[in-house]
Amino acid sequence: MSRFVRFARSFSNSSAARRHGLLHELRDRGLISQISQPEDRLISQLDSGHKIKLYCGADPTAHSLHLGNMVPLMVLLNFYVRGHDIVSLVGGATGRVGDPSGKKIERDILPNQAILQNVQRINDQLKRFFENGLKYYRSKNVESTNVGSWTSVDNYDWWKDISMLGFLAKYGRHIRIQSMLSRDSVSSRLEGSGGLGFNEFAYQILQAYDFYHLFNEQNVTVQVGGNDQWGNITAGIDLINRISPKAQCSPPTGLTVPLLTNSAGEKFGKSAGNAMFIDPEISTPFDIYQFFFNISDSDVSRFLKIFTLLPLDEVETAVVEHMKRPHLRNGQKLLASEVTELLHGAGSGKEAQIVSDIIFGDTHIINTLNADEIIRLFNNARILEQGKKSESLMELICRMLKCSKSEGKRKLGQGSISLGPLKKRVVQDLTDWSSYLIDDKLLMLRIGKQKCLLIEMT
Ligand SMILES: Nc1ncnc2c1ncn2[C@@H]1O[C@H](COP(=O)(O)OP(=O)(O)OP(=O)(O)O)[C@@H](O)[C@H]1O
Ligand SMILES: N[C@@H](Cc1ccc(O)cc1)C(=O)O
Repeated sequence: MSRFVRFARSFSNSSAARRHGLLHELRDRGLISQISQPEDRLISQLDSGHKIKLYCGADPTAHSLHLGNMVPLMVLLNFYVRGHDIVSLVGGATGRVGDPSGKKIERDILPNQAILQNVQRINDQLKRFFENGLKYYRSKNVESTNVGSWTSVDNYDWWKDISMLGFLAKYGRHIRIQSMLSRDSVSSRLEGSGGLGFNEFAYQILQAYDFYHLFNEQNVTVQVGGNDQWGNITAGIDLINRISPKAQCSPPTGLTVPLLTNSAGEKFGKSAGNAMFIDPEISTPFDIYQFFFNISDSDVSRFLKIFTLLPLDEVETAVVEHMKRPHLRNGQKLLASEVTELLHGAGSGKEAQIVSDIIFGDTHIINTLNADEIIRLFNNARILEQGKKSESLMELICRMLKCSKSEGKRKLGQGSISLGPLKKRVVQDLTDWSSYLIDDKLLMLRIGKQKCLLIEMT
């Protein structure tokens, strides 16, 4: 090996190299929509190996973060694993006011008790996200010793001590009405018929002050958010530039990610009602796996870059291979398994994949497992059904499909019912299960081509 190649290899593994080019990589991953000026300053800080501190906030307006929220969090994760410090903020204060960004009508505000519960749950989700994200990164990078720090804050902790009088007297003059009116979140609502309450109008001041507070108290210089947050983030930059002497030598920066939309072009999130929540109590690892397994071929490359930490050259190779035989869905399988591992920890992607393979009729995999293992996997996926050996097949079908006896009879007569891993077609009712059960306790019931149920029979 030449000295140059050796140097290049060790440089590419060094922490300076890992920081160097990070913004370019995030751009290539499709994770950057806008960066505030002066962008050069941030680039040169990163190029010189300077450690920076970034934050991203979420309001506790639902009990769980969702995959849309994960996009800006992936930016934080990319910085974190390369040695930068990150702060996640939960808006215990801002959640009581309501962000008008991207909203056509005023939000309903949750009762205080629900907000407090959501703050707790979202904090737990963030902790799990960064802990699992780091383990996921380490599982791929043996040399990853130089990670940053992660802290979590709740903006209620500083807002609870601020009085309106004190705030207006100290900061009021530095917050300019003209700029507030010109922000999209405000101007678009003023143009519409619904108008805007003072709470939502003032929201940007709260988020602006958060950035100022974290800039001053914790040396946070970059705020990350979805593109709908641009106005709130630049409000913070304006405030910091006006009143903080530190801004001269270390200017605040805003970085937004593109908003992930569904096929109808709606922002993927709570308000559009199409959210896939990441809390394991709401979505199992298998749900996450299924979600990504079912995406279209045209989204495979984009989502692999956004939602995983796979190196970009590996993504490219995987996509080329996938497009040669898209019907095998290998691209979706890779994506689904990686995101599941990232969110739910090592081994979870593989387990979800086994469940999926069994459902989609992979007889090889089912033959390698015993009934207890399959029961455990399906139980974890929360899709294990329960049945009684004393039930007849017809009774079982009617119960599982919540259908009438005549409908169940029709299904049987049509030949759409098959039993066991060998998919034996059954056209008549039966009560003797012995030849169909795996290890005398587990029944695989297929109804048509779409439905496959695993039923623990006692
Ligand atoms: N679909 C998305 N794509 C990218 N970023 C998103 C998406 N949805 C939310 N975010 C970002 O996640 C962060 C937290 O968002 P927030 O707590 O407001 O959730 P939300 O789903 O946007 O809520 P709502 O739908 O009620 O507005 C913000 O920076 C926001 O821009
Ligand atoms: N306004 C953000 C959440 C947030 C709240 C406070 C902040 O300081 C930052 C971000 C949103 O609704 O998505």
